Amino acid sequence: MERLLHCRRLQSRSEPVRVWEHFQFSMFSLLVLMCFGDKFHNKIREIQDVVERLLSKFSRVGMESQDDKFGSSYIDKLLDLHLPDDENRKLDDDELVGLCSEFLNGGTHASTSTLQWVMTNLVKHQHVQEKLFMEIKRVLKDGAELVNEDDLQKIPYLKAVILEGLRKHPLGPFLMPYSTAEDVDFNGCKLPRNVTVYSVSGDMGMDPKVWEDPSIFRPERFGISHGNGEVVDNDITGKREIKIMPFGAGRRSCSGHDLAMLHLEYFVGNLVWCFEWKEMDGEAIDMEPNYNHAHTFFFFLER
Ligand code: HEM
Repeated sequence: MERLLHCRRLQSRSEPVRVWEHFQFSMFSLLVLMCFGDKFHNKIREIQDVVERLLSKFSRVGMESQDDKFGSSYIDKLLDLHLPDDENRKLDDDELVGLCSEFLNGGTHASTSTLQWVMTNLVKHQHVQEKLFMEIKRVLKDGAELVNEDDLQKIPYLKAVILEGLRKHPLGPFLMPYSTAEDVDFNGCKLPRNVTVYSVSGDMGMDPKVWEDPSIFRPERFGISHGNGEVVDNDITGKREIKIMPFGAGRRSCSGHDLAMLHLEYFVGNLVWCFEWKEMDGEAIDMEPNYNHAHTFFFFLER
């Protein structure tokens, strides 16, 4: 939330803000907090700059000896972990560094990129932003400054907005490449052992046979149903059916899926609740999928 307050101060200077850097820093800060607890809260910028070097020199002893107001962090859990299939041994330093690095780097880029696409669409489609604001207003108590975690599940339209962002703007055209450990018959297609398989999943959300008017940003397609305001999930994890797979599918799908959805709902909810987001005069927003959408300027007004 520190970053939102920072945005309020920036806004008072009436200057455009390059939001990407703020989104990225906020997301990274949150993941550092979850990963290491609050011991490094005033050093996050340094960690961001030297994350790989810091992780490779990471000292367990120093971490274990300090108090942590944040409670149990990811690294605490990893340090406590015993691997039952491997003589109950603990993780070694290389494994710890690999897991923390994956957590910080994977989580930051993916969530920031999605956050930026969602905000870009809210700027482009003001009626969606307005509807989302009114939905948040309906749920929040009078005078509430922020959207809290408990409020999120009462705002189904917020989740629908994020899902629509993920449908239109997947992280990339492919999922991770996998290799076959043995000969496989995949729906009649014979794959020999030791071949690399790429899943081309990026276009699924734009398939007109599955999605009506796929190029239109319309969160309502993740519709409110059952008359109780609940959003139909459309099963983006692929457990029932597969219509899009922004987090992959199956055993190796994104292990940060629930966390990412929570972070995105929390960030988008608060950004829309606190500020009104607008396109800059003379700065057309680039909607092309270049998978490196780092230069967008938005204009926002404090609500
Ligand atoms: C909007 C945000 C995110 C998106 C769209 C996303 C998407 C993905 C995708 C497509 C994969 C590959 C799945 C496959 O190949 O089948 C993946 C893997 C992974 N993601 Fe995410 N991710 C997001 C956020 C996060 C976050 C916040 C974390 C953790 C903090 C995370 C941790 C991981 C890990 C550890 C893997 C590897 C899983 C494995 O190989 O078993 N992701 N993610």
